[in-house]
Amino acid sequence: MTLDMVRSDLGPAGPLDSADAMEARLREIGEKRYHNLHPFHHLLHGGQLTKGQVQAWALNRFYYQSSIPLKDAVVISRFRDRATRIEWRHRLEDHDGAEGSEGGIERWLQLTDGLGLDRAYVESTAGVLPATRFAVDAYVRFVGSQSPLEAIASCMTELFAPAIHEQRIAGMLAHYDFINPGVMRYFQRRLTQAPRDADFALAYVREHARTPEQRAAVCEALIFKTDVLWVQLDALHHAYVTGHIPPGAFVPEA
Ligand SMILES: O=C(O)c1cc(C(=O)O)c2c(n1)C(=O)C(=O)c1cc(C(=O)O)[nH]c1-2
Repeated sequence: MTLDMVRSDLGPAGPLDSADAMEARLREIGEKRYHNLHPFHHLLHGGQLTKGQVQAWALNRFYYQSSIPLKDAVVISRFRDRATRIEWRHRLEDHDGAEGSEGGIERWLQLTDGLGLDRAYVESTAGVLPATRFAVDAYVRFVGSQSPLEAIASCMTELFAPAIHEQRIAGMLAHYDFINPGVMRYFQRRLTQAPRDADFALAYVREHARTPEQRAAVCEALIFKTDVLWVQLDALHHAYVTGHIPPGAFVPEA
């Protein structure tokens, strides 16, 4: 990887000679590349999708949700440092829950139940788009194969998540009669969970990326992750808005 890889959508990276310069670059990446900008999200939040299209989104997003604990378990496995493992551990519980307490995956299934999807079908992941599977699996592999610093950096899209969650809660409640506050609890909960996670990751990379090369690697990790998110929406749009559903993928009822 070159230090200042040219990106047509981003300004010149500059020297990345400080944590502040790196943070400014990370925020620019979020501003220009986060999936809040994707047309599929504009349709979703603006009430312009049919119930079947919203079902397709929720079904595919389940694959992302259910892979996050696998990803976080891999991140934990990268650290011999006990303090970092302890800090990261709560993410597993946030998503998986624990005995007697529901987690994010259960809350996501309440959303797919509310949309009328069969739980066993959702959990089987049989109907997800191939591109969803490839993108999400690439994220899990990334945190295992890149440096531990890049593994942590890749979750920093969450810095930009609260704004999109707010838009989604308000937009979907306002526009769809099949959406109610009960099924939006997943996003309500993330409004407090995501900032904690993102703030830890940002502080971590600010402290541990000590050279311009390491700071560039952190920025590249965030770019990779914005691609992971973006490509999932490209695939949803192609399949369910343009209408080219790949063989074997979920087909909404007419
Ligand atoms: O709805 C969204 O737009 C959105 C985005 C992201 C993200 O930015 O990766 C996450 C989530 N939601 C989310 O709910 C979540 O649990 C989550 C975990 C992570 C991660 O990379 O560890 N990202 C995200």
